[in-house]
Amino acid sequence: MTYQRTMASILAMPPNLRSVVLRQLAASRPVTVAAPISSIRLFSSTTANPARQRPAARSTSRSQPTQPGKTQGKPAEKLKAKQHEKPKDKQPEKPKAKQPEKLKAKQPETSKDKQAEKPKDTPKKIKKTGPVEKAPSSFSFLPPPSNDPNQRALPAPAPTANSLFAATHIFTCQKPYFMYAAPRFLNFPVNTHVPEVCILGRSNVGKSTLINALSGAAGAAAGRAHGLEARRAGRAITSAHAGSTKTMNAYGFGPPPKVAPPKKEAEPEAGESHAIKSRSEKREEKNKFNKERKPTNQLILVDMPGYGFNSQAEWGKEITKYLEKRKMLKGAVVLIDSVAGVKKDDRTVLGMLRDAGVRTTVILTKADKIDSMEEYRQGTGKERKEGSIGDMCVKVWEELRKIEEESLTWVEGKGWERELWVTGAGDPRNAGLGIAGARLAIAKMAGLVRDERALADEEAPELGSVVMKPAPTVSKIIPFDQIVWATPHQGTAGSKGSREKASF
Ligand SMILES: Nc1nc2c(ncn2[C@@H]2O[C@H](COP(=O)(O)OP(=O)(O)OP(=O)(O)O)[C@@H](O)[C@H]2O)c(=O)[nH]1
Ligand SMILES: [Mg+2]
Repeated sequence: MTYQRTMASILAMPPNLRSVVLRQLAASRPVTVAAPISSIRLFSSTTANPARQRPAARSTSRSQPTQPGKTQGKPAEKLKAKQHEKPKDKQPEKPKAKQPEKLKAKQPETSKDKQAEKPKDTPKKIKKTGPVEKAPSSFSFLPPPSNDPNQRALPAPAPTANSLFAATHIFTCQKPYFMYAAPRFLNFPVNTHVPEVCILGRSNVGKSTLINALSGAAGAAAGRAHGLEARRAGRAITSAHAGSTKTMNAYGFGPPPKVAPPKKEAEPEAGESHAIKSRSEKREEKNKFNKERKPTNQLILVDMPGYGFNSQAEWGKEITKYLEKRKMLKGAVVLIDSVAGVKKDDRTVLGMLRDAGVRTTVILTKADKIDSMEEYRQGTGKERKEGSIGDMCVKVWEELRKIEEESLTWVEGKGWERELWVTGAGDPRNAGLGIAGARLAIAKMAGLVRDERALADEEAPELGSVVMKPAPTVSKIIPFDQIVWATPHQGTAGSKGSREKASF
């Protein structure tokens, strides 16, 4: 109130006196008096003036009227302090602490330390692993002559590079193709052109692993193919548990064979009434032809479910049908475990092959579980329990000779191959032990590759020929190149009720 009264009295003064009084007041009380006056002037005089930019000044003057020195001094001090701090604290830190350390630490590491590390590490690695022994890619044994007193298995002469190369090319020129899985014989698609070889053996003997190794999968990878990824890559699924393969799975190898386009049947001449076919006959013929698809590969391998432990009850029936009726079956590969040897189930299956007249080759698997490579080659390596791999071969020949006694056609060198092939398909240390040899054995049986070795008592089949199994009716040689795609299927697969009797 006093303030308003003084102001009113000042305003009532004459203008000359008023200005003098105001100057004196301003000199004596600079802040407390001047501030309210300026504010009054501002609010009264401004209409559209953007004087709101100044409330900070007003607020400071109003809120801290009693400490003018502090309000003015503080920001100034802070600014000064900040300006001085920055250059002092940061600039000297960079060159001293960070940059030189990094440079010193990095540059010499890349150039000098790495060079210095190499010679230190390499000898350590060599010491740990030792020199890697190269596994023989082909490894097989032949029976001794009957007059040999020792009766020891003879290491077979190595196949020629040409034959090994030709066989390897079929299996590795392109990735394998998983064609189909047939739970029963009736599920097999018709095949009248592509040679087929089936892989038989007890559960867990290494059938699927061998198929993978044939296509070029290295050691551990061949024995550890699981899931969809393996399936997409055309690999056979493997497992350490017996009974993993439950259907008859077909894998295609090599490029599609060159086959002639289907030939059109000659038009029946006028007057030849017997040449005219009914509609139903024509439809049936057409269906028969359509059943067979164009071949996708040069060779088909059929991975069979294992027999013995954990095998399927239906196995015997379906496999017997396949062995007896499959038209393009050129042979069977029976796998026998190098350590376990020939078991009762193996004898039964060899008997089935004999009865069906299917050409048979025996391959010993898991040979890496027996002794060293050098002893393998010599046939003298001692197996953990029973003997060397050579001794195992002798036992296998004895078994085969017993089984052949009941047959006239399925005999040594004709029904079954004398040469026993040794492999270690799933060996993680020596990938590919005997695999090239196994490829040759299979391709030879399929009639796709000629074995160029001059085996004393066995005639090598001609290149590109297919030796038909010694079945009672068919026993002729059909050159593969002469196989004509258009040949209509002769079986009775299409007719109702007779499918069981049909050969595909
Ligand atoms: N060390 C070694 N292990 C092998 C070899 N071959 C296969 N194996 C292993 O034996 C196990 C069985 O292999 P598979 O190929 O699945 O056997 P399979 O005969 O197909 O078995 P089923 O499908 O059950 O009939 C896997 O764990 C493989 O890694 C081999 O040559 N050496
Ligand atoms: Mg299997």
